[in-house]
Amino acid sequence: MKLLNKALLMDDDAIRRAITRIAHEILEKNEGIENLALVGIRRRGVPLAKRLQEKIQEIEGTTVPLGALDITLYRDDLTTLDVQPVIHKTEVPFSLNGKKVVLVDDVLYTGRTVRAALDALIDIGRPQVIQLAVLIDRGHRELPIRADYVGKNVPTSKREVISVRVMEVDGEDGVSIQDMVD
Ligand SMILES: O=P(O)(O)OC[C@H]1O[C@H](OP(=O)(O)OP(=O)(O)O)[C@H](O)[C@@H]1O
Ligand SMILES: O=c1cc[nH]c(=O)[nH]1
Repeated sequence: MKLLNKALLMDDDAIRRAITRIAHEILEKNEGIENLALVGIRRRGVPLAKRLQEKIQEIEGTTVPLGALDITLYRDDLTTLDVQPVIHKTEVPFSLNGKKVVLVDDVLYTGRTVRAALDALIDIGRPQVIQLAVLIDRGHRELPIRADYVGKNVPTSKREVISVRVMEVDGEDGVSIQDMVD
């Protein structure tokens, strides 16, 4: 199976503007930064959460806590994976109790990653509320999960793949849609 690039959906400017808008939406919905915390899902959710933290700092003059979640051990397909999963670190260096946590990921598709992230979070503490921010919502949910903040809604077919690239992981910023071909 090969992936063929079909179209560029977002360039670096579009990603930057989406992050700026989402930062404002988070502040509006939560009426400021009180008890707010950001938790990125590894891998690309983490740099996106960091960018939101920086933007919120720019707007409000205060740094909100930032954490990183590895959901590998919480995946619902863990027992069926062919290869030994690589476990990265979960780093949430603050108490989640009573926090308004904004989970951050790059793509929302079936919702299974977010389901796993909710389990992982709730094992660490008891947030007051958990919200979800994603750069791309491509539809095809298999669980009753929705995002509170969306960079871009992209209607897709299941034969398509969304590729999100971020500078911190991939050396460039961009979002493309690709076709799966046999
Ligand atoms: O809603 P879902 O169906 O769970 O899909 C969304 C997830 O899929 C991707 O991760 P992937 O498992 O491809 O790993 P990667 O981020 O390391 O590429 C993406 O980063 C999301 O976390
Ligand atoms: O198309 C998709 C689906 C899940 N995760 C991605 O990164 N892209």
